[in-house]
Amino acid sequence: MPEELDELVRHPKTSRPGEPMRPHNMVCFGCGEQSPRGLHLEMFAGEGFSVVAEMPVEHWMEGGPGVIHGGILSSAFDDVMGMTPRLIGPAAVTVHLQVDFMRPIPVGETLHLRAEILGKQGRKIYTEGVAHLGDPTTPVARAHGIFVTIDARKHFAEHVERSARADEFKAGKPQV
Ligand SMILES: CCCCCCCCCCCC(=O)SCCNC(=O)CCNC(=O)[C@H](O)C(C)(C)COP(=O)(O)OP(=O)(O)OC[C@H]1O[C@@H](n2cnc3c(N)ncnc32)[C@H](O)[C@@H]1OP(=O)(O)O
Repeated sequence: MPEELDELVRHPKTSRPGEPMRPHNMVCFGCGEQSPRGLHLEMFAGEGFSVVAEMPVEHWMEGGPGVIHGGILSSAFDDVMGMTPRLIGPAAVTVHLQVDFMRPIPVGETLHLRAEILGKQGRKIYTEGVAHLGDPTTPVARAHGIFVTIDARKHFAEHVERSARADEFKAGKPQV
């Protein structure tokens, strides 16, 4: 992470600590409640520049026998960490995601995820995610990600017609 960082300022309209964060997109694989096969993560603003979520580890998420698939865990981190830019305003997309898998994460447990902004420089937002199974002093995974701010309307303009919600987006409804 660079040494010279911008000041972080909470967006006046973002969720306050304890309040829910709205999905990026109702059909998002991570947080969309209308996603047919998604993680359906419900996220909440945390203290400071953080976002928290809980995810029951279900059988369909299995990778090794009885434990979560690494890609599912990475997706969960990506989405929770990807929500943190909302705390300061702009939409941002992942350009870099690094995950440390520290302990097996068994099916049947509830994964507690917390992501926070470590710093911002220009369009780059540096984030960290931590996951545990109920004891915050014993993390089972940690992630670091870089998100780059975008003009969402322009960024998705040439792809939006492929969305399951293309009609709504084309009709100019809010991009959530
Ligand atoms: C409806 C609402 C939805 C809101 C949308 C929210 C959805 C969130 C969903 C969860 C998150 C996801 O899964 S997002 C999906 C996965 N991600 C993507 O599809 C992104 C694909 N990548 C891109 O489209 C592009 O790389 C962009 C647009 C992000 C950036 O391209 P660009 O605009 O040309 O900018 P560029 O100059 O390349 O990069 C900007 C700065 O970032 C740095 N940078 C770029 N890549 C990297 C990298 N891998 N590692 C380090 N640094 C990097 C550059 O050096 C530069 O630093 P400097 O020179 O300024 O210092």
